[in-house]
Amino acid sequence: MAGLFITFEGPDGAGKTTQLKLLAEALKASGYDCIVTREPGGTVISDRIRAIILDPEHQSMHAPTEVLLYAASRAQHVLEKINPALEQGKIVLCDRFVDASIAYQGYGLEIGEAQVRAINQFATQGLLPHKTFLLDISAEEGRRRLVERKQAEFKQGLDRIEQKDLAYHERVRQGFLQLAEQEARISLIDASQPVEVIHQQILREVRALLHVKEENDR
Ligand SMILES: Nc1ncnc2c1ncn2[C@@H]1O[C@H](COP(=O)(O)OP(=O)(O)O)[C@@H](O)[C@H]1O
Ligand SMILES: Cc1cn([C@H]2C[C@H](O)[C@@H](COP(=O)(O)OP(=O)(O)O)O2)c(=O)[nH]c1=O
Repeated sequence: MAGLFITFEGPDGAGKTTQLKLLAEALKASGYDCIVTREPGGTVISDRIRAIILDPEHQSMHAPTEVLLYAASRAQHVLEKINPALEQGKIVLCDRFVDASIAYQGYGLEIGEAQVRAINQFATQGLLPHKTFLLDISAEEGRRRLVERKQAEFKQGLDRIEQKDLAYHERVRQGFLQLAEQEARISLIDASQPVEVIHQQILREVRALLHVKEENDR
């Protein structure tokens, strides 16, 4: 039985990590075998690439380098972790995937969607999520929440991507909204709603998906 691949996308601070945890807890409580992972990262090699990408000292990193590093980190993640889990029939919940590269590098850095898609097609061998929840929030509110979270975690400073100006983050948001219009697998969610309201909306959709999948697997 093949598994189910679900991703969370949206601007920094939209609430992806919060929702991912709540969904994982709900699914595990219902007896589902699910794993939680994130990009860039998810494996030792991918995490080392992540550190290079996000290092605030790497201000001279060029756009093609950045897009290829995200793709390299993703290739390792897909082959080492995501594909094997899906083959074992697990539910894979992932914080960001290819859509993030299209929004951040394609739209944010203005590399263009087609190039980013082509590079990622090679990196993932065409793997796409079955369902993507796009948590939409304004760049300003996302930034506010991010700073709040960092304070709560006693962390200082923003990473190299977070440090980019609000105009960049607004282009990223518009990129995500464009993707949501193009792709039926993407559910657009108003992330300014309370945490529990968003969680129930996501849980309803995932339960419906699981129901269809279980009928088909019979
Ligand atoms: N719906 C929400 N309303 C208000 N605050 C939220 C909401 N969801 C998350 N937060 C808070 O915003 C901050 C960023 O949330 P997080 O889940 O870490 O976002 P992301 O993973 O998208 O960067 C955290 O401090 C979190 O508690
Ligand atoms: C996966 C991915 C992330 N990113 C960016 C988005 C984030 O700013 C950063 C990852 O940081 P992370 O701390 O994981 O995000 P968050 O703060 O939302 O939890 O990398 C890209 O630019 N392209 C990509 O393909």
